[in-house]
Amino acid sequence: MTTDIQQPPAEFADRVHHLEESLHGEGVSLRSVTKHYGSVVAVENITLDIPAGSYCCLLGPSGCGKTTTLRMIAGHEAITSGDLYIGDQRVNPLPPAKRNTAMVFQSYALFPHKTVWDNVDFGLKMRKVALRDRIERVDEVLEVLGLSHLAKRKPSMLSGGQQQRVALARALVTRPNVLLLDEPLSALDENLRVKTRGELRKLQRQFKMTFIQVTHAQDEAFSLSDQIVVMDRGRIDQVGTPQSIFNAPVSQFVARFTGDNNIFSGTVTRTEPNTHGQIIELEVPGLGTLRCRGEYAQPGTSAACCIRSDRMQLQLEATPPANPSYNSLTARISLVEFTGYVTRVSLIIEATGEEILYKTQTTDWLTHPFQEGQQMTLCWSINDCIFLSH
Ligand SMILES: Nc1ncnc2c1ncn2[C@@H]1O[C@H](COP(=O)(O)OP(=O)(O)OP(=O)(O)O)[C@@H](O)[C@H]1O
Repeated sequence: MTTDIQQPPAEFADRVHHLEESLHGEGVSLRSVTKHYGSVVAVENITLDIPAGSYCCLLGPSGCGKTTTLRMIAGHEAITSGDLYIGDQRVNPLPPAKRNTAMVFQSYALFPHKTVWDNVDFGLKMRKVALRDRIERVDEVLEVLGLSHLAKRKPSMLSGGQQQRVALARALVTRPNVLLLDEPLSALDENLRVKTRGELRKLQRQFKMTFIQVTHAQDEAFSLSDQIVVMDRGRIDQVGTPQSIFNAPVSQFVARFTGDNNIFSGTVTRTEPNTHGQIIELEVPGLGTLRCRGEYAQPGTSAACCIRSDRMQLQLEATPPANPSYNSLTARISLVEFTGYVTRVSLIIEATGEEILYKTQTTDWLTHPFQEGQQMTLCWSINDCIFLSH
């Protein structure tokens, strides 16, 4: 029996190519941007460069100023002070329609009484684009996003994922230089969220547009971004690639928000150079001396260090081995949780009463399982232990 492998029709490839040609990303720069709502400081003195053609996620908890930042870029909120550039152009005085950005909203904001085709057409009609061009552009974007067969349906006759794609089509059809996405995946269930996340990333790579997305979900930011901007109380705490933020958080807030890090607060007692930079000693109440790597820190200052829960070793030893390259402490297992690929083990440090988390692959755990209630030693290399200045 032979199987016909269906090639996409040549017209489809032409349309994709045509759309690729008509889209391009611009960089976005914020210079000392501040936003006040009366006495509320929503965004405080933000300076940020988002490269053209990159995927940037603004990540942070509720109320940290992510949406306000996105809305200022779109022009839906006036800036209290500072400057905003899209490409080389200072856009502070420009209304949203003149900025060549498009927004995808959390709720999709589709018109319920209009068909998919009319929803996608709406922005072009408002811009008074000629009918012939509108037909061509709407058909093109619907086809590229796999929505042509749904063109005559109303939004209520679509799944959540399809509605999301219509919202994207409606934004892309206007050929923006910057696409702004406000929690675009939050209305989808977990499986669809992961699938749609991959589609968004592919789309951004294919069309090399600038995507700026607001999210409070760390996994979403890690999987999508070229650049993550971690925000806390109206300010930027850290900007970097997902890998740099995951491996080297600069603050307790980032360490807590972006991963299962164990954090220890204390006082700096000593700083000495080694091959990896500086080794900093912290005196941690109840635990004694912990050593970590970081920049120079002044003895006497309050600071902290963190260790990722998957970078520790768990051993059944009453007395921690003395090794100057490792930190160690003793703790008792309080809970073992099987979560699939990973097993999470919570332990209580008896000296302080604090909880500490250890994570390991389930296959490794099953070769050496320990029991709740057992007294253990946790060790970790000082090179994996990160200094946090604030
Ligand atoms: N129109 C407004 N009037 C007054 N205060 C506002 C207004 N919009 C936002 N704020 C305040 O500004 C701060 C930042 O809000 P923003 O919506 O930007 O945060 P967010 O990080 O996007 O939060 P969320 O994830 O909950 O949307 C919050 O303290 C919020 O209450």
